[in-house]
Amino acid sequence: MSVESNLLVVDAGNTSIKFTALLGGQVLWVSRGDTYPVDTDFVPDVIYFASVRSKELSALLRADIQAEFPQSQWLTLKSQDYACGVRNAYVEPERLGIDRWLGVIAAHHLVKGDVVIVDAGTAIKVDVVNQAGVHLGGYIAPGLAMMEDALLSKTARIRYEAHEVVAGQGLPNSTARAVTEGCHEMALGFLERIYRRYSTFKWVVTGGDAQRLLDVLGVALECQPNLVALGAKLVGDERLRGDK
Ligand SMILES: Nc1ncnc2c1ncn2[C@@H]1O[C@H](COP(=O)(O)OP(=O)(O)O)[C@@H](O)[C@H]1O
Ligand SMILES: CC(C)(COP(=O)(O)O)[C@@H](O)C(=O)NCCC(=O)O
Ligand SMILES: [K+]
Repeated sequence: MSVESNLLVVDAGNTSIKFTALLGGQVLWVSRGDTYPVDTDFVPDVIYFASVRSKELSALLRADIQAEFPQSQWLTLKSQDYACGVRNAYVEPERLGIDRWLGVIAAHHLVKGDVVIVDAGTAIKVDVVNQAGVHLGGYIAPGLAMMEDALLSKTARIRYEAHEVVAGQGLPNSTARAVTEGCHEMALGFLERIYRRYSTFKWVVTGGDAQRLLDVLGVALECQPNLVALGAKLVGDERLRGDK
């Protein structure tokens, strides 16, 4: 792929799909939704596809995108034991979520040191990779919406309207605040425990809930909203070079 090719990265998470258009490694635009954006005349030369959805849903999404761009070269990215200078910690490397794998690789190349990656999405993922590019492993915990949904779906009386979710002072004094702030505290407690063990590492955060969650963490961290897409470019470009 030439440096000046139009690249589309499709990052299909369990909540939303992120479509990222790149030219020469620069991000032109990002669209988050369930279908490819209609308000663009961008035609990708190459498409890198990274999906954590089921095989069936991923195949349907692939068919939709390839129908839109039949001429584009297609690469489905999978987690591997080694890529772009990074060694996967998993005993079964292919079972590591591709979003985690790409985030780890991008963070290793961006930070060039010991780094903790927090990806706050449907689930909250934390991965640790050292400056030598060795992925040490990581955690998966429920995302904020998932925690709230669990409380709503498993109880009879935890019910509240969106307008009741307000920022308050002191301990929560409503169902809405008790739930939303309780879930925040759960996630922050999880992250603070990890920070106590890895406070000397650089912290890089991404994912739809990163801003909402991490502003209050009080940790020096680097926000990288396009981390997974950047990792996809590194891995996909290496694969295409290797296929030459
Ligand atoms: N436009 C949006 N659409 C969906 N979720 C969004 C949006 N903006 C922010 N979010 C937040 O991001 C979360 C999803 O984050 P994301 O990283 O896209 O998840 P995933 O990669 O698991 O699909 C949602 O739970 C929501 O709180
Ligand atoms: C943990 C995840 C579901 C997170 O996906 P997301 O929150 O982006 O929807 C995904 O990384 C995944 O399917 N992982 C496979 C299991 C593992 O990583 O061990
Ligand atoms: K994700």
